Amino acid sequence: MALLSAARDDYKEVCRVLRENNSPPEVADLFRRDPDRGAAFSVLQQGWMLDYSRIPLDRPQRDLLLDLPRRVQLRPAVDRLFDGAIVNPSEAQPALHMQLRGQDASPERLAERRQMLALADRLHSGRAGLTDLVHIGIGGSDLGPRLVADALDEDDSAVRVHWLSTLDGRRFERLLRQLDPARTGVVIASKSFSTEETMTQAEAMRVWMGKDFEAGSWASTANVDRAVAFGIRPEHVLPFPVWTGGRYSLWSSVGVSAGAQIGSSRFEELLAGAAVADQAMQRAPDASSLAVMLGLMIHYFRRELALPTLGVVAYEPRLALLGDYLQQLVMESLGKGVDLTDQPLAQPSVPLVYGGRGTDLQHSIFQALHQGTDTHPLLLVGSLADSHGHVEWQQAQLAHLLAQAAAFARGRHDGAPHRRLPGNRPVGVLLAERLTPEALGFLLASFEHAVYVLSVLWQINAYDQWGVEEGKRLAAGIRQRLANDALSLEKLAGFF
Ligand SMILES: O=P(O)(O)OC[C@H]1O[C@](O)(CO)[C@@H](O)[C@@H]1O
Repeated sequence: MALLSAARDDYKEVCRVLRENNSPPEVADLFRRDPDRGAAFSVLQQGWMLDYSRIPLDRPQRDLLLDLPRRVQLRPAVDRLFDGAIVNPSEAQPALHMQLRGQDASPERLAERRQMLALADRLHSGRAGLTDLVHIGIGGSDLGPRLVADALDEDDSAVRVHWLSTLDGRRFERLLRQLDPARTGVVIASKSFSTEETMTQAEAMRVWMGKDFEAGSWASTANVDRAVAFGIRPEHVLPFPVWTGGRYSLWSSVGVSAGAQIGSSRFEELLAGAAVADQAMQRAPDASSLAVMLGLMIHYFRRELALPTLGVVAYEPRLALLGDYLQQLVMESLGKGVDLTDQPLAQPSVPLVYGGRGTDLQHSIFQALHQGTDTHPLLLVGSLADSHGHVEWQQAQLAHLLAQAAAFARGRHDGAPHRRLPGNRPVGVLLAERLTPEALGFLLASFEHAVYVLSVLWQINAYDQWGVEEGKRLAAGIRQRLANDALSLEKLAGFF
């Protein structure tokens, strides 16, 4: 412990030096002075490249940043994570979601995986006899599987998969009008099997499906008893362990609807890619790793440059939902105000993460990002290969990505003031050779590990979410009060 706190004092000193050095250098100057900057300020791993050369960071600062994993003793912290130590002290839980994708998992985990993949295969191939599958889930029980289904869909599934998360009566009714209960399946994905939005829609589906509900419904959950009590056949319950955090549950049976969309073999490739990221993290938790570099980059944006946002901009259209997925993963995990010993944080924690499709955002928010008075760092994500025969469209996407990266970093310094761009706006560029299932699995697991790296740097619990729980508790009480009262706008003014 003494060793750890000595290391932490040393780490704090490095952070202080980084910050104090920090009237950030001009990226354009750095490129002029250092022709090898692109190669030196990038990391390549498993078909991905993270290029952080357009971030205002000179070589001495970069060397300090890259040394942080050693200074905070990241390696023993990673060992503790993989060994199943309690990394979520407020709920006395380990975080072993890596076991959900590893080949060396326990027989119980492998049996759960086989059950899930077998169902995904029956649905995808049409052997289940269904035309439609409705996935009901929210937060981690929605964002990961929906991203994977969207990214890896090859239009070859026998079922159309529909995703229901927020309570939206109009959307729900519209969907039901297109469906035949005898040919529709429903997956109720909820770790707790008690989330209001999910259970309300599950109940409505149960009523609508009537006699077909029993044969056509499945539950992905860590709460088997509740699922059975709800009316799911015990053999239709796809269980997963309680130590699986909601936002880390894509790899569990929560992924079954994504599997139904993309097929079990692609889903297995996704898991295999994620397992490669786990092995890489265990082998070398240092700056040679994509995960660690992503963590260090976010740390630099947030703590050293004191920038409160992070935009995740997809120039690979298959990754349109990456920003939404990362919003939960990063913000629910790192959105904390106290450290592991319950002391208030002296430095800021999580950035506000948002995202969307690159060229759509170019026509909406990019004006403000280029010329507005605040600086907002970005991560631009693309890929080199096209999988749908529109080679030129893919090249156009890449050209836009590189043009935006140049404009943000270089700026424009001639012409009238209203034509000028200040530049020096920090941009990371993340490129895949090709977005295969393995590459996506590797990327998502790497982001999970990046979040862990940040939690070690910032000494916070990345696996609880008490703020969200408080909102749920209050909403339950308020709902009761609203139900007893006739609603009017006047009565709701100042409701406290
Ligand atoms: O899977 P459940 O239990 O329905 O929870 C849904 C989501 O709610 C949260 O607990 C809070 O948003 C997430 O962590 C989780 O992914």
